[in-house]
Amino acid sequence: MDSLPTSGRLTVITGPSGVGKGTLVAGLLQRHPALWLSVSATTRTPRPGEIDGQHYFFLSRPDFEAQVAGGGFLEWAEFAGHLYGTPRAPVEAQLAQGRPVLLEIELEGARQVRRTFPAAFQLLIKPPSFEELERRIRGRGTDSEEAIGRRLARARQELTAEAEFDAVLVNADLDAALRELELLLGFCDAV
Ligand SMILES: Nc1ncnc2c1ncn2[C@@H]1O[C@H](COP(=O)(O)OP(=O)(O)OP(=O)(O)O)[C@@H](O)[C@H]1O
Ligand SMILES: Nc1nc2c(ncn2[C@@H]2O[C@H](COP(=O)(O)O)[C@@H](O)[C@H]2O)c(=O)[nH]1
Repeated sequence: MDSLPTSGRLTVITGPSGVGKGTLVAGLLQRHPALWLSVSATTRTPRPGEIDGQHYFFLSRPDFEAQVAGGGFLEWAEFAGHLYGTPRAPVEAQLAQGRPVLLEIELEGARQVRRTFPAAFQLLIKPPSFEELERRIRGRGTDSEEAIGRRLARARQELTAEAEFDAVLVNADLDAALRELELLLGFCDAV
């Protein structure tokens, strides 16, 4: 592994559901284990294989709302009928220790982080086409037809926000996108 160029820096990775954020981030963490990925809280139910505390903290809506009221989230938003939020304390602790932190969140949350952490690096991941995005969401096989419809409708909105971001990456070929992601995050010897 190369040396860490982004110590203590906050990076926000946003993009439509199914574009491949999670896949890219998993590849990045495998190559650069010193990066720290925030585990979000959500009110949606776990997908098969998802583990509480590892993929998400799965909360009831009242418990999530209590955390909102107590200021426990760095940001939070409603997405496709469910609530999602970034627990504040662990992110602040990791940044204070000088560790580079990744948030993988949707657009409204990214906008909130832009206000509270203006120095954060904000990256938008785009699909090569809308048709390919739909193929990926369907191919994942995790969402109902209704959920797919909601996610695609939201994707259309999110893809209009390109100008708000520090960088935009098209996830067409996975290996090429991963290399580009490394370069954007400052892993200079990634190529
Ligand atoms: N470059 C790529 N080419 C083809 N398929 C891809 C590529 N990147 C990711 N995928 C596939 O697309 C699907 C969606 O990917 P993934 O779950 O990582 O998306 P996501 O953006 O994290 O979605 P969500 O925000 O809903 O969690 C997965 O089946 C994944 O294997
Ligand atoms: N604003 C936030 N968005 C989040 C957070 N954690 C995940 N997400 C985003 O939600 C959608 C849907 O995720 P899924 O796992 O149900 O497919 C996706 O865009 C995620 O990036 C969060 O803490 N805050």
